[in-house]
Amino acid sequence: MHDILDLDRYPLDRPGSPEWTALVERCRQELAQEGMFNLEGFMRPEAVARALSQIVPVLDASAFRHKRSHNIYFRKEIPGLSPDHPALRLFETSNQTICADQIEGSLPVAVYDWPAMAAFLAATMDKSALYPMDDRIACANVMRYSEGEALNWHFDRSEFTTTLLLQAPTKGGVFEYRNALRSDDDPNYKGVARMLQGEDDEVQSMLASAGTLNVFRGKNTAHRVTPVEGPVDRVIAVFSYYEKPGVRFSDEERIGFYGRAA
Ligand SMILES: O=C(O)CCC(=O)C(=O)O
Ligand SMILES: [Fe+2]
Repeated sequence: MHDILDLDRYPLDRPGSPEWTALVERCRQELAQEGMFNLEGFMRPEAVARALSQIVPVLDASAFRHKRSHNIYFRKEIPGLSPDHPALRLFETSNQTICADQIEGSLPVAVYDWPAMAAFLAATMDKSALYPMDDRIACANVMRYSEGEALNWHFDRSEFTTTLLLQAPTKGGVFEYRNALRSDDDPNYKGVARMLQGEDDEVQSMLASAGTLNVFRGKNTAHRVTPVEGPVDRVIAVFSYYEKPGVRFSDEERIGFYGRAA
């Protein structure tokens, strides 16, 4: 892992050491204050280049090109909301996705499966443990956004989402987010509708560099990626961990997100 990740700067391999504890503490504070944290240069530049050389050919040959119209919930209906409620406004999304089962043995998948990764993330989130999914389609994905492609406003299924940026575009492809727009107890449909109408001044944006690990509270933080402009694609690995072992998506969710159930 030393060749892949900058473990001198981010000592994930030394759980419980003073350096590890200090890093966890910093991440905890940022999560509490900002709803996210970033570890810049987490994957070494040579490893990022190697990861891209493993992954881009698979994206070219067999990515699921995902073009669709969806609401912020990625669900057809929400009990209690009429279909024309402004919180259910539809947006267009288009990007390309491959799944862990198509890139087994690649560097991002090795990072996802590394037990020290889940242990570190659990500590930053004050959880006793986090587990990889028991679903080699949904557990780790790589998404590519080419010119004009985007991922529109949504909430995630998992409480936290972890991403590793492999290639940053020269223009566009900005990650925008609205921290804590809803909570587990309050869906805040009015606030959701207001934000979707562009009337929420707490929307923030983040531009990361390749190799950056980002963790954010995606379940209740609305977020999107704006359309990429220009010839350089945005390429990002997305990791999902859960508090319980054995989590799998339903066939319907897998078909919705990845175009196949198995
Ligand atoms: O591409 C990104 O930065 C975000 C990805 C994301 O939000 C997701 O996969 O749910
Ligand atoms: Fe997301």
